[in-house]
Amino acid sequence: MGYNYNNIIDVFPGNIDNRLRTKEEEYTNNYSTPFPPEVAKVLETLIDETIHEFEEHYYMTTETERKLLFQLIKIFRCSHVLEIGTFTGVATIAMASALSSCSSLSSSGENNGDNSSSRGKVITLEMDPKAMSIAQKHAKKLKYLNDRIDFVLGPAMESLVRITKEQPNKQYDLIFIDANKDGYTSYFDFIMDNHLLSDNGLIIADNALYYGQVHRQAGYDDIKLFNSRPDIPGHAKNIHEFNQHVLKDKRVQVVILPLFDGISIITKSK
Ligand SMILES: C[S@@+](CC[C@H](N)C(=O)[O-])C[C@H]1O[C@@H](n2cnc3c(N)ncnc32)[C@H](O)[C@@H]1O
Repeated sequence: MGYNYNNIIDVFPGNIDNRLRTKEEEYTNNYSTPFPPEVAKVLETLIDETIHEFEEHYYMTTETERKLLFQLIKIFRCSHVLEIGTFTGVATIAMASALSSCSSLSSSGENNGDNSSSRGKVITLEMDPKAMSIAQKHAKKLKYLNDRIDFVLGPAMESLVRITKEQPNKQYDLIFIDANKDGYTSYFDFIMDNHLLSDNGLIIADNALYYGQVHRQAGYDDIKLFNSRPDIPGHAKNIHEFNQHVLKDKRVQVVILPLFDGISIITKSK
């Protein structure tokens, strides 16, 4: 995609914390398979608009992270995807475009409790109407995505409770948690307690290292690499508690990878 990575520190302030490894990411973006051209085109204009409209444009997942989500959906033949935290929809569109050539059944092979089970779908939750309307506007440009994304506006926990009541047997093959660092543990508990994850499904939790500040929470005070960004009060602590909480939960197994801002990959214990 057409970015000048020499200016990326200006474009992505998160980079000062090594959240984004500029040169490495430029390389991984360029040497990872491009998105289908029509998807890449939509993403490019969407990213430009997001940078223009939002000071917090660094909320966006990076290109390589989106490609990872795309690839995971292909590898695990995911049909039913839940995203908590749409923002302007760059990951939503990347994930939905991976579904379009996906298998017609969920990975568990079961009817997933809704009439669209023969088609893949991303349900994405967001509370900011401006971000969501930008996401919708760009997703509409690709006709084949129209019936593959359900945008749900409102506080994520309320939306989760409502959609679970509406479709009590529905399970998801991939759940991307990327909103509200104070809410990760509640989202995770709700997902597990209500059996929202299909047997071979994955939960991907973003920002598992929270700008490197979870290290401090765990007592690694000597780490100097990630120390330039002040903590948003409580976020690093909450993410560290979430990581501890998941590790202790016998229903799941987890691996945290030091990629991007840290991603946690959680599956049901086998
Ligand atoms: C890091 S951004 C998501 C990035 C997005 N997944 C992407 O790939 O670009 C987090 C989003 O979560 C939203 N958010 C924060 N708290 C929320 C809540 N309680 N319910 C729903 N959305 C929330 C924010 O408005 C923000 O757009």
